[in-house]
Amino acid sequence: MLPVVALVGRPNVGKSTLFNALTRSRDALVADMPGVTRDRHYGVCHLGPRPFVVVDTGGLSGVEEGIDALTAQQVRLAIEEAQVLVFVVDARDGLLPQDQGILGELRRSGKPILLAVNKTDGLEEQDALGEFARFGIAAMLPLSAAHNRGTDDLIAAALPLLPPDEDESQPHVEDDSIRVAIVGRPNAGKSTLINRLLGENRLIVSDVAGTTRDPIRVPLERDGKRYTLIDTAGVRRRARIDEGVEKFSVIKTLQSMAASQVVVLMVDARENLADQDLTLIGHAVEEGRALVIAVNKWDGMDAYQREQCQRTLERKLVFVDWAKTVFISALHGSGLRELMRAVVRAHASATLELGSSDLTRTLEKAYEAYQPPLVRGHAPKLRFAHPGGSNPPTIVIHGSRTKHIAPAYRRYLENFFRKRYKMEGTPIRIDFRDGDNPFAGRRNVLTEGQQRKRQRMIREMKRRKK
Ligand SMILES: Nc1nc2c(ncn2[C@@H]2O[C@H](COP(=O)(O)OP(=O)(O)OP(=O)(O)O)[C@@H](O)[C@H]2O)c(=O)[nH]1
Ligand SMILES: Nc1nc2c(ncn2[C@@H]2O[C@H](COP(=O)(O)OP(=O)(O)OP(=O)(O)O)[C@@H](O)[C@H]2O)c(=O)[nH]1
Repeated sequence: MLPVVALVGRPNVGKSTLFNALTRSRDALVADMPGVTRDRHYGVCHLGPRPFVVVDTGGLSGVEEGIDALTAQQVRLAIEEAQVLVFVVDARDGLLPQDQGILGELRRSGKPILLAVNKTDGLEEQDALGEFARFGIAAMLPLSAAHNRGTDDLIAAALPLLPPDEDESQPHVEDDSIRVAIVGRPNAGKSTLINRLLGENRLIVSDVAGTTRDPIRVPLERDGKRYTLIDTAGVRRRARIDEGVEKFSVIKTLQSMAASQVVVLMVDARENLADQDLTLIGHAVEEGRALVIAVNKWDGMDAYQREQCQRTLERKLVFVDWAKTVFISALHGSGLRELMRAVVRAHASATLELGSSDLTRTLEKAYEAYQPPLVRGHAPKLRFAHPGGSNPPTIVIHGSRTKHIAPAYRRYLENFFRKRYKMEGTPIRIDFRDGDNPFAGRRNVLTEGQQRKRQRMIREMKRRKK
């Protein structure tokens, strides 16, 4: 599961700036909760060797009353969900009494704390840190979030504090099921869909103590295909018991997406596609996941409403025009065969094994048909292509002056490859590299299937030795 790191501190110390530096996100996920003045922001940091969720908690003032108390409650939830806390302070303000209050709160959680002393730019480091040494936090890191300095050290300090990756310790190597995350806003119909899919084969491990907060993995076999459904249901169950927990957990949604190969985003046809739906879609794409959009509650809509709905979707979803939209009724079970077919197709496209010589030939054709505009009188050259990984399919292209290739040309190539390989339902990544040697970085070119094969071979060899 993706681990969680929370940024906590007084208002204005630079938490949002740090959040942006860590997640490089243009579009943070926001949990819009009524009655709360400050929203929490969520993103994924990919800068280190292991990704993690970053939560920008909004400010804690250290003295909470009224509205502040509500915000504080949200911050406490974030603290509860996180495995590592980054306590952000402002070097220019120095140590304030509120900081002491916040630190007390953080310490009560018993979780590891990193002290990030921000805005150290233009200050003597020793002077800037000196005052905060009084906190007695060993991991004290100078930072200038605005100038992107110190973030690498912060990540390096956070990584060893994260819990071990269970997904790594229990490899799913032998598991050939398609991992599907079913996500969507509250009430979209996720539970109804899952129950419908499971039907009589209902295998739900119900209410296993201690697991209720994690996304649940449910095996499903249907039409001869095996799936693992990844559901955020645990959060919902707990929400029923404890009203304090949000019904929609961005963290669990991000974790489900990270654990999946295909994301099924469910929307309610009766509601307009909300900003949060679009942000979720954007996030799935950024993470490179294959995507199917399931428009639910299609039953009981008249022809006019259906047409209106289809038009809106077409307009708003142009940025993922490669994703299949399926109209379903989870309640009545209609459209589910088509939905699962789209999932299988998206998975097949996302894990398609591509060959270097074929990719290079396709690249040559694309280049012949249309060349990138000249850069100072010279055309960027594109020479070789080879696979760089799957889910999402990544195509590495070697050439010269590739830094100058415009986004429009990148999109042109994406579409060209997409058409050539009939890829549906998955984003495609193109990774330009300057230099001639297509075999540089060879270690990374194994596809998921090849990696599995290799691991099987290694295991087999070991067994024989014994
Ligand atoms: N000099 C300097 N200024 C910074 C740095 N980081 C952030 N700032 C500035 O500090 C101010 C507050 O930054 P934010 O990132 O909005 O702070 P925040 O903690 O998220 O504040 P709230 O959203 O109010 O909780 C902004 O004007 C930033 O430009 C830094 O490293 N150096
Ligand atoms: N008419 C109609 N109603 C549906 C359909 N699917 C779900 N519903 C209803 O929508 C409501 C919400 O469904 P759930 O399956 O609980 O939705 P969810 O996405 O799991 O919701 P949370 O638990 O809040 O995350 C329920 O009252 C369902 O009966 C459908 O296809 N058609």
